[in-house]
Amino acid sequence: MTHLLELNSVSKVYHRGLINAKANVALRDISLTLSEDEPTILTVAGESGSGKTTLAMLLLGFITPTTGQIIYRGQNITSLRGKDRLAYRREVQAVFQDPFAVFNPFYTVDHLLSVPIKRFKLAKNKTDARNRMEEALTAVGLRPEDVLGRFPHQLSGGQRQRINVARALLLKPRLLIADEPVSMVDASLRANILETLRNLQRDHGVSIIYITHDLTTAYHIARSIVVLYRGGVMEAGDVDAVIKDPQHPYTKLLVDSIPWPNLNQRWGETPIIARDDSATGSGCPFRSRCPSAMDICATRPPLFQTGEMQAAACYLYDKKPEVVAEKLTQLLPV
Ligand SMILES: Nc1ncnc2c1ncn2[C@@H]1O[C@H](COP(=O)(O)OP(=O)(O)OP(=O)(O)O)[C@@H](O)[C@H]1O
Repeated sequence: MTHLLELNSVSKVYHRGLINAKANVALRDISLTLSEDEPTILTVAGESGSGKTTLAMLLLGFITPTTGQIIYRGQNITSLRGKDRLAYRREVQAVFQDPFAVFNPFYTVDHLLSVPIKRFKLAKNKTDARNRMEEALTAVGLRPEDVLGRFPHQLSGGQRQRINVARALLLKPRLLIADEPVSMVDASLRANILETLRNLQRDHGVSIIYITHDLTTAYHIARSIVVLYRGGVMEAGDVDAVIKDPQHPYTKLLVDSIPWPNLNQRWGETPIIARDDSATGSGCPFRSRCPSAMDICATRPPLFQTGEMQAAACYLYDKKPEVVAEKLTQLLPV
């Protein structure tokens, strides 16, 4: 198996102050690999201060490890120069938390998308550039005619974040570092953006490192997970196994803070009725506007009718059809 990315015992120590400088170990001895042959989504989860952003900065080459190596396609990223460095910059893209901060309010979406096209000389001419923009916007579920020509203030937070993803996609990345990409958009858009990321992995072969403090969303999109605590890896493995059977007390604490829906609870006054088969998985009629099920179902009064709730449950479990079926049987007695 060839590795797209390999972290070998990576540590990062920050020093504060010149005299009697204090050392702050932000990351300690992190090792992980991503396969080149099988694009995947890996979640890096942890509470505030656990070192998630430091890891993102290291992966993007903005800072260098204090010890250890980050190997991208066989090359240590700190020694990349010239063409190789440019290729790394193009192939490893990022989407950050704040979809509002990235945009210059004086430029239209077209400008934002044309900058990487020019910088990396991606298009032969203007028509080619336009086609690439449209293709990238369509891939993230936006209609080009709805967003091209618009200024940032004329777009919703969800649209802006998807434009950020489209911008990354223009460069045909192999690896996307998504640092808390949904924490600043509201719950109803979260599922859409997560779905967009999942499509990138599935349809465009992009590997994604999804960084979050929120295990709920990690469970939605990732196949594997690394749980960070105070800069060290507490637990790692298949996301289902780690979330369903956490071994470390810290992971247990994180898992316990997930607001799981109560399967025995009825939805307001409305008894939950048998589902329609079409309301599961990719055929779900509510899929495009299904919110993050755990956020909505567990914590709010009935905002949605029974059908949507079924769809939410489907969304929640759609990674494994047999689990969807089992949970829905409990949730929706026929
Ligand atoms: N430039 C810096 N100089 C000194 N210490 C830093 C620096 N950046 C981060 N740290 C420290 O390193 C540790 C990890 O920070 P980091 O930002 O990576 O955590 P995080 O998990 O991303 O947190 P959050 O979720 O709050 O963004 C923290 O103790 C932080 O104070």
